[in-house]
Amino acid sequence: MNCISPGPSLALVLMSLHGTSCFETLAALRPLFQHIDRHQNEFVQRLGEWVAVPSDSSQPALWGEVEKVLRMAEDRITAMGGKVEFADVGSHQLPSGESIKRPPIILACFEKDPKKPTVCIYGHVDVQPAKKEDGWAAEPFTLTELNGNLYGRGTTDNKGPVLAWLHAIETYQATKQEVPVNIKLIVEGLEETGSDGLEELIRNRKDTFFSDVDYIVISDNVWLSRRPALTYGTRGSTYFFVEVEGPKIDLHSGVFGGCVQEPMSDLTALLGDLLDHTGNILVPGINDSVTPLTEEERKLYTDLQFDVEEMKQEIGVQRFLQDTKEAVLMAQWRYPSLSIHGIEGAFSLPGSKTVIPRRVIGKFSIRQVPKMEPAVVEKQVTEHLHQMFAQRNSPNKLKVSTTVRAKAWVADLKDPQYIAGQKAIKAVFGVEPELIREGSTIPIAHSFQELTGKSVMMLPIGGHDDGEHSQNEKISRYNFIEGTKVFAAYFYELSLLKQSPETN
Ligand SMILES: CC(C)C[C@H](NC(=O)CN)C(=O)O
Repeated sequence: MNCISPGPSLALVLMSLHGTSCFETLAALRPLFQHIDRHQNEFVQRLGEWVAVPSDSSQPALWGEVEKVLRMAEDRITAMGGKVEFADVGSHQLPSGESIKRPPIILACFEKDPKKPTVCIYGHVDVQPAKKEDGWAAEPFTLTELNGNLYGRGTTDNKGPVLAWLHAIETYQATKQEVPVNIKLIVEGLEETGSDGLEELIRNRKDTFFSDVDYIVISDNVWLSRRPALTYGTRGSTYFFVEVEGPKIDLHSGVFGGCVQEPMSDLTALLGDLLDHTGNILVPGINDSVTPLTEEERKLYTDLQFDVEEMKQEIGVQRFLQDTKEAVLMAQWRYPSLSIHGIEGAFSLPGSKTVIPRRVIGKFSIRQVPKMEPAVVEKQVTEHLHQMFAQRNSPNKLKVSTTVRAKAWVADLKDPQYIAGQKAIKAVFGVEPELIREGSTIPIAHSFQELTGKSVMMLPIGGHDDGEHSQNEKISRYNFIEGTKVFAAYFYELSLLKQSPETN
């Protein structure tokens, strides 16, 4: 499995790409890779310490835990000689009206050599909620190693990759090799709830922190198959709350059932008006700005190693809404989708309470693709819901609000940063990466590109079956450790890129 030594064909590729011989590359990388192999238990132990902190950002009550992991990251960065600023990103207003401070964002840098290119690494240390009762085989906040996999909330999304970056820097220092690029880091604690405050921070620091940055790299996603990948696109997201409010108290359904217009009936009807049984979004105009598929784009999908049958088995479904691999991937990456996530206020415990809830909030989100504007999506959906509600002639009150509002991101594949990513992957795994897109959202990717004008690339190290956001989230020890090598090799390959895209 471990492909540290590249074969003869890689030697030729490396020589032809930037004139550095395979032997020089190997000589530079071998001590780093050996160090990473020897210290892997330490690296895994650190991941365990980070996973043990329940930094679930969906609950403001746990933002102290988010800050705790940010402090752990600070300790690692300062131990390596980096400078850390905790940037204040303002406050958040709770539904009660109370205002609480958002977790700060780490802006870090290391000593700068003006001759070297500068890369800014982005990652997050907050996680999705997790409870053992949700169906986890072991405690989600206790790192559990089984059959080569490291299970625990945040192992792949995104504590593992953030630590792998820090371990790659540490490896250069420990082996007394100069880090070949200047490094900056942005580590946040609110990614899972939409990165509130980060966009404004980028805007404010565009001409200071970002002014000397050449490349921005993100490792917050996973491969598509067993083959390593580079990611060139993510979907955006707008998250909706649909509130229906009726009586002033919850009611007995035996007494009032039949004479009261129930908020829950209004809400379920509205949610039913969003999608048809084929997954088609029923909101008028929603597909208007989806770009038509070109023949050239269609071809990109045919070579991808995505095993539809295996994926169906992994997630336990009999069939997908689409029939072919290409159509499934397009549905995930290049078309919008709508998912209904939950209903707040509805009776959800086991047993049979005969209640009519007085107020319920439906929650759903729309994944947007390039050219779809969150503000337009918000307007289209809000108008549709109000129209459907008006047809019901209900005496209840309807309120629609949104959060997240993140745009989709697509990179230019001619960006030379992709050559560095490709060569780093080849140096570690001995294969070319697949070029993939992602159905999920890294809210800040588009803002990085738009506001700073810098090159942005995604270099995932997580496996296709890591189960981000799901029960039993994991990263394999193999991916965690080989991924650390990929990051170390990426610094090296980045330093060899000529600065002008034409010359690469
Ligand atoms: C805005 C969302 C909550 C962001 C979230 N991002 C990731 O999972 C990235 N690994 C998503 O649901 O896509």
